[in-house]
Amino acid sequence: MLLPILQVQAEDLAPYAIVCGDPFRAEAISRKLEGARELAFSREYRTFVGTYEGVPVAVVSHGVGSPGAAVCFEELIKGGVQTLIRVGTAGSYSADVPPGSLVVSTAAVREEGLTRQLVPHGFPAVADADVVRALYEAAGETDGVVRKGITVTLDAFFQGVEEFPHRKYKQAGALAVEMEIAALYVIASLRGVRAGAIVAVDGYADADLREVYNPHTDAVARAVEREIETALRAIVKLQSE
Ligand SMILES: O=P(O)(O)O[C@H]1O[C@H](CO)[C@@H](O)[C@H]1O
Ligand SMILES: O=c1cc[nH]c(=O)[nH]1
Repeated sequence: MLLPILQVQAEDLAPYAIVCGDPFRAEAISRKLEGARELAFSREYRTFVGTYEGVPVAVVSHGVGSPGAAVCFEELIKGGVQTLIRVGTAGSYSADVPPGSLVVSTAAVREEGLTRQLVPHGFPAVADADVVRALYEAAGETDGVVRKGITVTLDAFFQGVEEFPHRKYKQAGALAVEMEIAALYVIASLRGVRAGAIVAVDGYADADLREVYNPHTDAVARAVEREIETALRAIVKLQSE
């Protein structure tokens, strides 16, 4: 079965998928796999498969923003993927979670438009508990700060004239903000598969991103490397359970 948007044959996929926004990050992740091969590069969706410590894994980029990412998640699940782990970047809400830290997302605030068109207002966007545990354990085996908690998913990246809701979510205890996790968690719940996410902090959410956003620092590169290793090790842990 050809997945029409990813342009991948479902039979070529794997039960585990690591998903990330950036097609070049997908390629970097694929370099950690044994026997990696690129299946397709269609729109923003770049798909690789290979094995990690003997476990078959797909790596797929989903682009920026929930609507486009949702298409990717839906097609992967239709293609037989059972566990999806997002490896992303995020802005921090707290000096306790400085740039270079990792955050394992236990649940996501649905501050985007996509999931409102899928489920009622009160439906939660929650990670799978086993995936969270495996990610948090695996991250704890690497060097550096790791936290777990609630993240916020927004549609807008650069601010307009409306206030971003950062202050209230920070006060409520959220740790970081990004743009796709709520879509991933809601779609995984709807389709009965497991999902989790880990993000590398690249700055502070309440900064003026038009002025200061720079995800291309050494600290962020090290954190991304660490979260990639974490996701791969988490998959091995989940597979051995
Ligand atoms: O690094 P990725 O996975 O793309 O994640 C974050 O970075 C992008 C914004 O620059 C958004 O996709 C956001 O969710
Ligand atoms: O959505 C995002 C992603 C990375 N960094 C941010 O500040 N926001």
